Amino acid sequence: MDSLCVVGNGGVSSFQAFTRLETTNVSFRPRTQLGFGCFVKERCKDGNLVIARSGRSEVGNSKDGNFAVENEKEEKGGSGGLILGPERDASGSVIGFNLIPDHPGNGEVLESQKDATTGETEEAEGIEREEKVQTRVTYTIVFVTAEAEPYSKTGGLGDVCGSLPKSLAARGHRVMVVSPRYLHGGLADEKFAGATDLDCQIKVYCFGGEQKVAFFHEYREGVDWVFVDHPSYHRPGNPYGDSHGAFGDNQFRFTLLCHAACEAPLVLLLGGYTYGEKCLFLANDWHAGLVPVLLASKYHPHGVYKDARSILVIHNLAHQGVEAAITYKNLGLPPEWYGALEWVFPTWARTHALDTGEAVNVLKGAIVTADRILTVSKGYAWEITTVEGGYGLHELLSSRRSVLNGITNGIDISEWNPSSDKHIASNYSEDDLSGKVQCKIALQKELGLPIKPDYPLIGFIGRLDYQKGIDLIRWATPELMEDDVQFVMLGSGDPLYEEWMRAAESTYKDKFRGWVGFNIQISHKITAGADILLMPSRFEPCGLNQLYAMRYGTVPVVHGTGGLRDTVQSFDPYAHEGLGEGTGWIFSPLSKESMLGALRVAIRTYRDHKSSWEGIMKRGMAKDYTWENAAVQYEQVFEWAFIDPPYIK
Ligand SMILES: Nc1ncnc2c1ncn2[C@@H]1O[C@H](COP(=O)(O)OP(=O)(O)O[C@H]2O[C@H](CO)[C@@H](O)[C@H](O)[C@H]2O)[C@@H](O)[C@H]1O
Repeated sequence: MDSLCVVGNGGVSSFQAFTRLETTNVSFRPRTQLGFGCFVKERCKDGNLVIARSGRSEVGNSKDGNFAVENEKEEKGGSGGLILGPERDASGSVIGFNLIPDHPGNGEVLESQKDATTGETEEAEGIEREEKVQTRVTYTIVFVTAEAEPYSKTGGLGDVCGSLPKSLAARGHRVMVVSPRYLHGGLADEKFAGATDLDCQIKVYCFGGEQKVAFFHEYREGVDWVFVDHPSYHRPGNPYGDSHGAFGDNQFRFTLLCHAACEAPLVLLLGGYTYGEKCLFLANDWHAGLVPVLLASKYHPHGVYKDARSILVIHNLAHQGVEAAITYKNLGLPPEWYGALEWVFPTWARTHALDTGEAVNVLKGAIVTADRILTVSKGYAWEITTVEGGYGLHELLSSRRSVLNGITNGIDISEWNPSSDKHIASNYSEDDLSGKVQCKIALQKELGLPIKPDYPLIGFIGRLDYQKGIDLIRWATPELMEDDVQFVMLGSGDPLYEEWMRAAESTYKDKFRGWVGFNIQISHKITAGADILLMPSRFEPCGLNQLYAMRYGTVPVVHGTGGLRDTVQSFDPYAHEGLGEGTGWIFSPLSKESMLGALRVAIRTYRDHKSSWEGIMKRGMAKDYTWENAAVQYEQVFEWAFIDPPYIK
């Protein structure tokens, strides 16, 4: 089974009007000043640990381990504070600590500190209380991911791991994101310029040898961004492959990531403290799937991470990290844990008579060892427990249904906001939509399409992949092009479809444009300039483009699956005494006819029922899909994770 999501990188555009340089705006918040003492575990090279300069300056500490520390509020003259309550094991070593920040709006004084593991409430000493405020539990969170925007992104995983950590940090949690330090030898490498070498090397024992990995670090927007450095991450292409396909050593590269991520909370001094053992690992997709397996098999037997918890976050079940069974010995896991990853393909899926179908499946290993499992929408959480959506793992996932939840992704509104988006020709908002047509005209100009503000402009953005229903678009395009519409596609991936997009552009010169490549700036321009966003995904764990589209007043037409069905509501013109309701159109079944049917209704509404159209746009723009919302739900799942004992002791 193909274990990788391979996306073509920097493909050649068939129209040159666009600028190819991606720009990403990174805004910096004032840094919180913390006063961390020194907590050292002798694991780094030469026994020396370097305290990372993470922008936090020490302003106070006390020997009993409780720290009253100034925060940004004090910088502004406020009276707020932060309590740090280190938690110690029997030997007195700090194994973790909780922060309770003084949030604006939460009142001036902290009330109490609640132990995340036991749920008990302990009084925070030495703090005067003037009024009661809501108790807030904070967690020490370690994201492990193959991509995190703005450093690396090929799809939605990068969006989520680039923005959810910031939201959680803003809510007072201590958050680290561990991902590889990819250097592709191009302009994109500049994204890592702000990350400094922590001068901390560890040895990872896997693949029959000893690998040295180093750590780089940047403290940005309240988050410790940690980059694992190894020569295997330095090569042209994208995180997973290049124009020749997936890299052959991806199992090795992501095994390194997982081992390094498990060590990071123990060995890296960030702001003066390690993260300690009592942390919550969020292992994203198969690339991070060895993390819960390592915690259970390598650390727990030695009493390490006994108070930690792990949550597997599934963004896409179709990619599972499956390799030949013989590779198990390379993973640095104890031999007796083979069963956790063991995977036998059914007879029909075997390639020849002698093929025993034996394999190792990293995602399966994570499913059977993680404390909890999350997916990125409620609908998908159910779908993966069915034969149709479970990709062979439905029975296992069903067996863990009691700890399986779905939380719909949010969107980063500092990045995706039509009223402040720097990539688009004209800013606009729900109250003043006039800029939207300017964005459309600018897009038509830029692409060399006839300037037709009244023509419905349909957009598609995404990986050119079976998942995204790109084959359906291909079959439907000739019929769609008979209508007075324009269609703009941005995507990369399967070379067959990249070629088709180029060909369609020359066939339908006045109506079709296909940008082959990965370009964030163009994705914003299409999201703002299009009237309709088409997403005929075969399955869609959540989908972000429909959320971006709604925020930009671009009406989604989507297949009724997973997160698309959860987030788009079909337009009903008769609801609310004719005022209408709904934010787009959902079609089902997944067929050319039903997709074209939905598109035609959307096009007719756009042309002939302007006020209904505006209602659909505005209802979409008013939807709250911010990360704030999702982060609160994540916190609930974190709480459940610590209420239960570890799944594997
Ligand atoms: N050629 C291109 N140029 C520029 N930008 C491009 C691009 N192609 C894609 N993108 C961007 O990549 C992201 C794609 O996100 P999606 O959620 O739609 O899909 P993806 O399948 O990658 O993610 C998986 O993980 C996410 C996150 O959980 C789930 O929402 C989703 O359902 C699941 O399949 C969007 O930000 C999109 O704009």
